[in-house]
Formats: sequence, C-alpha cells, structure tokens
Amino acid sequence: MNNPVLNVNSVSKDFGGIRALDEVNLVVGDKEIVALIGPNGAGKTTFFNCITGIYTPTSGDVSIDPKAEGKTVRINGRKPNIVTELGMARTFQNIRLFHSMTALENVMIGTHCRTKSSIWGAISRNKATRQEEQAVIQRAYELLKLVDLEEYVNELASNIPYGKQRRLEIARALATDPFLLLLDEPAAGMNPQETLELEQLITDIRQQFNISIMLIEHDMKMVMSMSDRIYVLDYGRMIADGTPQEIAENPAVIKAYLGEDDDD
Ligand SMILES: Nc1ncnc2c1ncn2[C@@H]1O[C@H](COP(=O)(O)OP(=O)(O)OP(=O)(O)O)[C@@H](O)[C@H]1O
Repeated sequence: MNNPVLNVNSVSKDFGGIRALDEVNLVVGDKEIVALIGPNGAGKTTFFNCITGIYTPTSGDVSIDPKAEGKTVRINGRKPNIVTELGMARTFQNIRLFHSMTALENVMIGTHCRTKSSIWGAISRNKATRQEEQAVIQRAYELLKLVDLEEYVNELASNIPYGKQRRLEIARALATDPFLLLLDEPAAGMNPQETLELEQLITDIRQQFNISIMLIEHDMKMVMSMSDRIYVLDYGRMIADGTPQEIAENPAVIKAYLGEDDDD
C-alpha cells in the first residue's frame, strides 16, 4: 500500500470504567474501500466518533494524509467541523438531516465549509457572492442526481422515504468534498434491492470522486462483495484484518460472530 490517507495508531477510549476501544490500529489506503465490522457493542461507532472529533481518544494517535503524499497531520482532539474541513465526511447510524429543510438545502449546507463569501458579501449580495450561490445550488443539484434523488430536490427531508434519506446524507457528506467518506451502517433499514443499489452507488462514488471510503456495516453480503479490506472489532479490540476471503476464513472472526445471538 502507498501512504495511507488515514492512520490510527493504538487508539483507546474509556467511558468511566468501560474500555470501549483498546489500542486499536487501522489504516485506510488511497482510494480503498475498507469495512469495519463486529458484533453489537464492539466499539465501531465509538471508533468513528474518535476519528471524527466527536470523542477525543483517551490515548493513541489519529493522523491523516489527504493526498497520500507522506505529509501527515495529527487530528486528535480536533473539533468535528475542523475534521470535516480537513476532508473527512461522515454519515450517521441514526440519520441526522435537517428535517424542515428541502433535500437541496440539506446538500447545500454540506458545501458551506468550502465556500468563500464573507458576511459582507452575504449582506451586499455582490456579484461574486451571487455567482458562488449559483455554483453551490448547481453542485447540490448534481449530487442529488448522482444519488438518484432528483425527484425530491424540493421535498422536505422529513417527507423522503427512509432508505432515500440515507442517500441524501451521503450526498450531503460528498458536498463537503472529502478525501475520505465514512459511512455508519449505510444499508440499515434498506431492503435487499435498495442494498444492492447502495453497493453500486458506493463503488461508483469511489470511482467518480477518486476518494477512499470506510464503512461500518452489518450486511455481510454487501461487506464481502465490495470491500478491499475488512477490519473486525470485538469487545473494543481489533481481532482481525484482511481481504474478504481471509476474514471469512478467520477462526477468531467466526468465533466472535457465532458467540453472539444473531439478531441482525
Ligand atoms: N457515550 C458513552 N458513554 C458510555 N458508554 C458508551 C458510550 N458510547 C458507547 N459506549 C459503550 O461502548 C461500547 C461500544 O459501543 P459502540 O456503540 O461503539 O458499539 P458498536 O460496535 O457501534 O455497536 P452497534 O453495532 O450496536 O452499533 C458499548 O459497551 C457501549 O455501551
């Protein structure tokens, strides 16, 4: 692998007496699709929260190298908005859209961290500001088209079907122009057909935007068919990493999964 775009080194996270992550190591390569899997409560969302600034790791290092050129930036303790500006965008397990805004407005908000207009520009509405506004609308519209939500452009987010709201979240994340897109259970609540279409969308996004993608997902069929590499967490520890085939044959992974009630 060339220089990784994300390098997580020995990250731990404690909540009082609970160690939710225990010296976790992980790398994401340039333009890789990497999955993070593990039984319920293994620490997957905590991991995302630690690398996106929602939580500060108790110990360890998180660093990024957006262009994979050997220039790493340590991001421990940076605020979520700064992490987004640095190029890591995410979606959430529990969809977090602005429900009283339209689909277009939700995506336009994503572009905010890349716009240049000043407060003065917004008040005077000078030519540069108006041109930028037009560009933002155009880009948001194109992203909605990409995720196949063109027909919902002016629909309030709350009126859009659940599976499609997940696609809207992806469009909003893409609007921030990330080098790494983090998806927390993107297929949750989707039927098999929607899941198949989502898999196609995610692989298209990697191709079209030339970015890396990391996803937490319980749908093993999807994970196995689309990931370049898979990491497995169990009780806060990384118990395995490898290709889908290596993971499918790994005895520790099989034990971790067979050891729990399969209610997913
Ligand atoms: N804010 C918090 N305060 C205390 N404990 C927490 C907090 N967040 C997570 N935990 C604990 O950390 C552990 C890991 O939880 P986490 O939500 O990261 O798991 P997960 O792998 O994402 O699970 P799931 O697949 O069910 O979403 C659990 O024991 C959980 O109860």
